[in-house]
Amino acid sequence: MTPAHFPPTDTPSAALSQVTLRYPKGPTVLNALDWQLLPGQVVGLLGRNGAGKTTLLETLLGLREPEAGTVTLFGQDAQHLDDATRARIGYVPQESDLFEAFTPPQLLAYFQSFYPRWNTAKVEGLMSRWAIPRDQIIRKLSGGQKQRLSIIRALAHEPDLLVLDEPVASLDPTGRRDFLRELVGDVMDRGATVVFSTHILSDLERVAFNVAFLSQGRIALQAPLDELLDDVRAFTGSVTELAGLMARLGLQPLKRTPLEAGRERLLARLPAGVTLPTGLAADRLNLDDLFTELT
Ligand SMILES: Nc1ncnc2c1ncn2[C@@H]1O[C@H](COP(=O)(O)OP(=O)(O)OP(=O)(O)O)[C@@H](O)[C@H]1O
Repeated sequence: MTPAHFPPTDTPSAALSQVTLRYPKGPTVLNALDWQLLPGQVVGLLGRNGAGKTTLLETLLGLREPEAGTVTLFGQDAQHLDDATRARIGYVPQESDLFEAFTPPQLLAYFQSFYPRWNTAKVEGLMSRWAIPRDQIIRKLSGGQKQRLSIIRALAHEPDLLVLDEPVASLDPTGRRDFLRELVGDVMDRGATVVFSTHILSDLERVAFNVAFLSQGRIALQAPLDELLDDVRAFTGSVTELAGLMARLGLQPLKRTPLEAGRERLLARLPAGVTLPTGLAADRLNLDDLFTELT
C-alpha cells in the first residue's frame, strides 16, 4: 500500500552504519551493526531478553553514543539534531518517564507546548477510548493506563519516526488490539516509520509488515513477515548435498546446525519457483520457530 501524504524521499528515517556499543565493564551489545528504517515501514524488533533491543533503540535515538559507527535520523547526526528534526521523532520508553505529580491533561498540555504539530482530536479520542482518568495524578494510574498515556503522548505530535520499546507489555488484549490498529492507521495515513520491540509474537502477526531479528549484536535478518513465512525453509540433509544445493541456487544460509553422521540442518530463504531435488526435506517455519532459530 502506498502512503497517502508522504513526500517522496530516499532519505532513511533512521540509518545505523557499523555501530558498535559496549557498556563499561560490560558486554559488547551492538557489534558493527547496520540497519535502515525507511519511510512508511512498520518494523517489529525481535530479540531474546538481554539481546540489546533497548540499547539499540536508545542508540538509534541518539540517547547513547556508540563507540564506533554512525547513526543518522532523517539524514542528520543523531547526536546533533536540530529542533525541527527532533520534533519529528516520538519515543515510548520501556520504563514510564511521565511526570508522576501531573494529571494526564496537565502532562499533555506541557508536552504540547514543545511541538509545532499536535493532533488534539486524536488525543481526545484516545483519552476517551482508553478511559484514562483525567483528574487522577499519574502516580495513581495503573501500569497499563500509564503505558497508554505514554503512547498517546507519543502519537499526539504525529511523529514521522515513532520508536516504542515494548509498548504493549502491560496492555490487556483489547488495549493491544486498539493500540496496534491506531499505529497502523497512523503509518498508512502519513507514511511514518514505526519501530517497536516486543515479545508478543501474535501481535507482530497482526501488524508488523517487517520483522527485524537482533542477534549477537547485529540485525541478523529484516524482511516483510509474510515473505519470511513463505520463503524461509529448514533443510535437512548431508553437509555435502546441502553445500551443493546452496551453491547451485546461490543461497546464503541464515543458520547451520550440525547433526550426527555428516548431516546438518540449514536455514535459508528459498526463492519462489525453485524445484528441489526429490527426497530433500525443506520445512516451512512459523513465527515462533523463526524467533527461536534467528535470535
Ligand atoms: N546501563 C547498563 N550498564 C551495563 N550493562 C547494561 C546496561 N544496560 C543494559 N546492559 C546490558 O546490556 C545487554 C543488553 O541489554 P538491553 O536492555 O539492551 O537488552 P534487551 O534486549 O532490551 O532486553 P529485554 O528484552 O530483557 O528488555 C544486557 O546484557 C544488559 O545486562
